[in-house]
Amino acid sequence: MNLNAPLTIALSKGRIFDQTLPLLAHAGIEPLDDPETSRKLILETSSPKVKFVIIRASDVPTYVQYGAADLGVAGKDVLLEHGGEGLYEPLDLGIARCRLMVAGLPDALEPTSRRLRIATKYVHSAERYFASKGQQVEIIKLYGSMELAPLVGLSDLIVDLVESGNTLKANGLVPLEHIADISSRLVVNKASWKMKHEAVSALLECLREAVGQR
Ligand SMILES: Nc1ncnc2c1ncn2[C@@H]1O[C@H](COP(=O)(O)OP(=O)(O)OP(=O)(O)O)[C@@H](O)[C@H]1O
Ligand SMILES: O=P(O)(O)OC[C@H]1O[C@H](OP(=O)(O)OP(=O)(O)O)[C@H](O)[C@@H]1O
Repeated sequence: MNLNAPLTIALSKGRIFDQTLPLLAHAGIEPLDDPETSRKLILETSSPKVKFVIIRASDVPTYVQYGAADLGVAGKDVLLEHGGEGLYEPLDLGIARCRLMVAGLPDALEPTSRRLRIATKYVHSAERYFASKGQQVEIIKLYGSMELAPLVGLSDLIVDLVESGNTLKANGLVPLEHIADISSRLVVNKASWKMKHEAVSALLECLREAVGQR
């Protein structure tokens, strides 16, 4: 692909990188290093105009919002938490699909007069969800391994991602309520969308085609 402006794309290691790669390959963009083995955080690609920056999944919207990257790939879960300020979200890449759910021990929803405690990394989504049901809850912010919280009495429920359900099952938990279907989205910095419109739209169209062909 011939681009008339340099583009920086923010990606996180692991499932997003692995599942975005075939889509970018459709646009003729392939990384020159493997982020799993290289310690480099900026990766050159087969396209001289395109580089990748490798960052934490939850940092992708921030890099793109501030224009440190022109584009990025982020889970809808992460975008819901970030709020989407400064970003366009023009394409659902249909990768890293899972569900944001309320889960807990099988008896967790039995009536109680207590205010329920919810452990989650997804504080805003959880707050919005329970507020929309008119349910007053106490949210406890965690950064990972949410499934542990109900097992050790830290919380009554968790709000977390569920794909196969294996992690819940392995810990004796069950999915209880569905909050949102999640997949990863292409995000674009609003200024880059304007200033680098031709290059951004060329890449966007290639990715749209790659998603359609899958
Ligand atoms: N089990 C899963 N199945 C499918 N998609 C998932 C699953 N877990 C997470 N995802 C999606 O993939 C994205 C990236 O997940 P990943 O595990 O790579 O990062 P993370 O560890 O959640 O993020 P961070 O490093 O910022 O804490 C998530 O934001 C979500 O949209
Ligand atoms: O329903 P399942 O197929 O078991 O997937 C769900 C698990 O996947 C995610 O964690 P992940 O494996 O990404 O680990 P991480 O939170 O440490 O990134 C999520 O936080 C769940 O724990």
